[in-house]
Formats: sequence, structure tokens, C-alpha cells
Amino acid sequence: MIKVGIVGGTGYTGVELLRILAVHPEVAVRCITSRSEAGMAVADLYPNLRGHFDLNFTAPDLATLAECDLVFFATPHGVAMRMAPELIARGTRVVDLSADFRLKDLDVWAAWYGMPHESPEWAEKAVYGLPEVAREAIRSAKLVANPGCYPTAVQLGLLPLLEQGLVKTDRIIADAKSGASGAGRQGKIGMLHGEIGESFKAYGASGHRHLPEIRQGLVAAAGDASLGVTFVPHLLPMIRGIEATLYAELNDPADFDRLQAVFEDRYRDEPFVDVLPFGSHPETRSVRGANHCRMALHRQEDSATVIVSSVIDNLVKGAAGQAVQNMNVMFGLQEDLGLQAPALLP
Ligand SMILES: NC(=O)C1=CN([C@@H]2O[C@H](COP(=O)(O)OP(=O)(O)OC[C@H]3O[C@@H](n4cnc5c(N)ncnc54)[C@H](OP(=O)(O)O)[C@@H]3O)[C@@H](O)[C@H]2O)C=CC1
Ligand SMILES: CC(=O)N[C@@H](CCC(=O)OP(=O)(O)O)C(=O)O
Repeated sequence: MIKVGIVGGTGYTGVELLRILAVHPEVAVRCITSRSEAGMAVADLYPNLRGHFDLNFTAPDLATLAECDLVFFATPHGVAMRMAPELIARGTRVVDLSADFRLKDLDVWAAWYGMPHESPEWAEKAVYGLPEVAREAIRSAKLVANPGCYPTAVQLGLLPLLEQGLVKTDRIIADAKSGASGAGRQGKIGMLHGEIGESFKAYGASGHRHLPEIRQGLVAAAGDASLGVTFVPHLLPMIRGIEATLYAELNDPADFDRLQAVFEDRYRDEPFVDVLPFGSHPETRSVRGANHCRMALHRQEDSATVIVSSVIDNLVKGAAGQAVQNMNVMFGLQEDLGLQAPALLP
């Protein structure tokens, strides 16, 4: 059994990790931290976990965490970069759900996250954990930077086009919408039901911290440092789910005839990417609670613009599910172990 610790067990991604790990056959959760709820039984805070975890939240303690084989950080930015290096030095592997180790350019990281990076060594060594791209590196990684939710939906939807050089790279557009759980569990007036219910808005249109992460991934896929992408997130009055509508112009419109096959070939062996028939409209509810990304291609009349619609559950493939997928790869387990459950409908 893999001994697992979770730092930040009371947040939405932390409790989602617990929900998934509760039925994972190769994991024993040994330690779940919370500073504000230290001493409380996990099942008292999260009744859905009654009978699954006989554990109390504890304050984060390096010595206890270092007894684990793997520690997940489900914490705000700035926490993992201070604690992970010590854990790794003691032989514990780390999957960080925050953005601490996602960006390779630390000046860009500092500008977006408002603090200097405190572990440049591990920022360089960390493997960006999108298994569909970096599976081999993830296998032996000591530290995996779990991708952000929007970057997961956007990159998966665009990778086949960019890897094959099929589209113009100067003006890609990612128009993405998320449910409110993407903002985490801490109270914010802007996230109250009365503020977001029956309403819909864009935010971060002049710049969002996922933009450099998306650009970093797309640049690597295209092998084109001058790639230009416009990313605008939107907040939907629902709890889970992201839909990203992606636009790119084909270099040769005749390639439309083979696009569906390009996508199906690219993802044929991927357990968690499902390419729907051409012209389908994937719904966020088709991935709610599941680790899948479903996507479909569209063309309007004889336009050269390819439209990709890509959906994920922000808390699963966009966070905790992908983190467990990474753990499975790191420990040589079957990649979909504990992650096979289909989405929850209706
Ligand atoms: N929500 C989502 O859809 C996604 C979130 N993420 C990222 O995952 C991380 C967690 O997100 P989410 O679960 O939404 O966040 P929440 O705000 O819901 O939870 C944060 C957790 O971290 C703990 N925590 C806060 N500060 C510290 C600290 N200084 N030291 C130790 N523990 C701390 C909190 O508990 P306590 O304060 O009691 O210790 C709490 O358990 C974030 O970095 C987020 O950006 C990534 C992808 C998607
Ligand atoms: C709806 C909503 O607010 N979404 C969050 C998504 C961020 C997230 O969870 O990702 P990180 O791990 O990169 O912080 C936001 O836009 O900030």
C-alpha cells in the first residue's frame, strides 16, 4: 500500500482527493492536515466520508508527512514551495495541486503570483503533470506539478492541432467557462449564491494567471516560441465543470477532412480523453465527478477555423483526479486505478 499524506485536506480539492482515495485499492491515507480544523474528525466535517476514514485533521507537521511515500499539496500557492523540498530530501514524493511548480520561468511566476519563488531548484526539476504529454517523465518524478484546471481543458483540446503543425499559431483563442468550485472553499462575497446565481460573466479578460501556464504548454506542443493565445475565463452559476471553446485557423483548410482521425489517433490509447463524433456538443455533466476530458470538433460552413469544445470536471481531471492519475503513473500502477467511475448523471 502507498502511504499518502494530504496537506490542505479541508479545501475542495483536498476533499475530492479523499473521495477518490477512499476507494483506491492501493492507497492508505495516513495524514490529512488542516490548521483551522485540527483535531476534528474527517467524517464530522465531510459526512460523505463517514465509514471511510478513521482520521482526524492535524496541523501540518513535516516529520509526520515525511513518513508517507507520497504527499499531495492541496494548498494555496506559496505553501508547497516551502515544504516540498524538505519532504523530497527525506525521500517522500510530492504531487502539488497548486501552481508553485508549474511555470519554468520564475520571473513570470513571481509576477503572476505576487511573491518571489523560494525553490528555484525544484521549480526546474518538477515535471509538469499532464500525463497525456509527459507520462514517461512522470514515472520517475520526485515532484509533479499538477496542471491547473483551465490549462488542462485548453491544452488537451489543442494539442493534436499544434503537435502536427496544422494551425496558425499567432491567434489561438481559448474561451473558457468554469463552475464556482474552481475558486475554492474559502468564503468570498463574489462567490455567494446571491452574487453568482442567475448571472454569467467573464473575468480576468485582461490577464489571468493561467494564461502563462497555457502559453507554456502550447508553445512546447507547437515548438513555436512566438505562439499567441487569447484566454478569457468566465464564471458560470454551477458548481463543477469547465467548458473550453477553442478556435484556431487551419494552415490548409483541406486538412478538415482528416482532423477527426488526427484527434482520434492522438488520444486512442489515452484512458481519460474521449473524442466524440464530429459536430457533437460535450456537456460538463458528462464528466461530472469523472476523470475524463471529452471533446468534439466543429466547422462552420467552409470556414478555415477549427472549433474544439473540451469539457472536464475542474475538481477531477482539473485537479484531484489528475493528481491521482499522476500518482498511479509514479508508482507503476494501472493508470486508471481508482478513477474508473463514470460521471454522475443527471
Ligand atoms: N478548486 C479547483 O477547481 C482547483 C484548485 N486548484 C488549486 O489547488 C489548491 C487547493 O485548492 P482548493 O482546494 O480549491 O483550495 P481551498 O481554499 O478550498 O483549500 C485550501 C486548503 O489548504 C489549507 N491551507 C491554507 N493555507 C495553508 C497553509 N499556509 N499551510 C497549510 N495548509 C494551508 C486549508 O486548510 P487550513 O487553512 O485549515 O490549513 C485548506 O484545507 C490551490 O492552489 C488551487 O489553486 C487547482 C486546480 C483546480
Ligand atoms: C472559477 C474560478 O475562480 N476559478 C479559478 C481557477 C483557479 C484554479 O483553481 O487553478 P490554480 O490551481 O491555478 O489556482 C480562478 O480563476 O482563479
